[in-house]
This record gives sequence, C-alpha cells and structure tokens, in this order.
Amino acid sequence: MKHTLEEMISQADIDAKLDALAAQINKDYADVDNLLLVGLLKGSVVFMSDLARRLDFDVRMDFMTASSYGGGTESSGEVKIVMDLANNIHGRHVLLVEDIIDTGRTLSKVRELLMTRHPASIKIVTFLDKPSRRVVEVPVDYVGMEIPDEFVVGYGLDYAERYRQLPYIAKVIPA
Ligand SMILES: O=P(O)(O)OC[C@H]1O[C@H](OP(=O)(O)OP(=O)(O)O)[C@H](O)[C@@H]1O
Ligand code: HPA
Ligand SMILES: [Mg+2]
Repeated sequence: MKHTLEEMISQADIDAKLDALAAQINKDYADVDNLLLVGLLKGSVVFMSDLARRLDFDVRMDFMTASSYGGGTESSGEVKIVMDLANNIHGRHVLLVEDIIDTGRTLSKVRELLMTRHPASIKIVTFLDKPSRRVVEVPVDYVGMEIPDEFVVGYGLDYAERYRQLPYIAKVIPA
C-alpha cells in the first residue's frame, strides 16, 4: 500500500512518558527481588531497552515471540507462539513488556499461557494503548499513552517490518 507518515508522538514526549512509567515501576517494585522483564518480540525491544535503563534495581530479561499481524494493519485473530521463553517463570515476578495493545488478543493469549506456569506475580506494561479497538479484555497495569484508532509505526512498531527504528511515533496515512 502506498502511504506517507505523519509524526504523532515526538521523541521528547516519549522520553517524558518513559520517565513517568519508570518512576511508578521503581516505586511499585522497590521491595521485589529478581524482577523478570518479558518482552514480546519484536515490537517491544526499543521500549524495553529504554525502560530497563531507567529502573534502579537489578532485573533479568527474557523474550517471547507471538505473531498475529503478518504484513498488514489488521490482526489475523489467530495468535501463534513462535518462540517461547528461555527461563522457567515458576515463582518469579514477571512484568510483561509490550509496545502496543490493540485488540488485546496477543497479550491475552500470552498472559493466559504464562499464568499456567505459576509465576509469583504477573503485571503488564505497554507503551501505547488503543482502548477503542479492544476485542479481548486484558488487565493492563501501566500505560504510557492512550492513542486513537490509527495504525502507528516507529519506536519498535512496524508496518510490514518497516520503520521500527524511527525514534518517534508516526501514523500511517494511506496515499
Ligand atoms: O493487541 P493486538 O491486536 O494483539 O496487537 C498488538 C500486538 O501486535 C503487534 O505485534 P506483531 O504481531 O505485529 O509482531 P511484532 O511485534 O513483531 O511487530 C504488537 O507488537 C503487539 O504485540
Ligand atoms: O498500530 C499499530 N502499529 C503497528 N503494529 C501494531 N499492532 C497492533 N497495532 C499496531
Ligand atoms: Mg508488527
């Protein structure tokens, strides 16, 4: 699809949101040992690395791949676990890290799966949330920003694997 990009969230706004999110997480996990950050590949990598560097305690990291979007802007509705965690999460405090929650299908599926492994706790942080698109409810603990129903790219988010490297968030405008 021919398209153009229009900046929606600047780098400065992203930084301010990161600071606020990290401050809250630092406070909430001050007494927790051994927090495990679980990032969903590939979209969460940029956000997770920025967030982790703002945390003032030691964390571990692991990653999972769950895919439903393929190359387009519409979720297929079927969420596949393409790559599982390397670590056993039994008894661990888990913070699931996402770039965006749209229909909620991805996180709902991943959360359900991880719950069967009996973590000590499981919470969710997402940088972006599109609440108007929700199909499946998911309990979200930390949200950077709510956005309207626009397909966005940058800061880890892709359109057909492009634009993940942009340091700002832009909306995709069909030409
Ligand atoms: O709430 P949902 O409707 O499930 O959509 C959100 C998910 O979709 C995107 O992942 P995608 O499957 O495109 O993989 P990617 O992270 O590699 O881009 C995004 O990174 C979230 O994981
Ligand atoms: O707006 C979006 N942009 C990129 N990937 C996505 N996955 C769900 N929603 C989006
Ligand atoms: Mg994607």
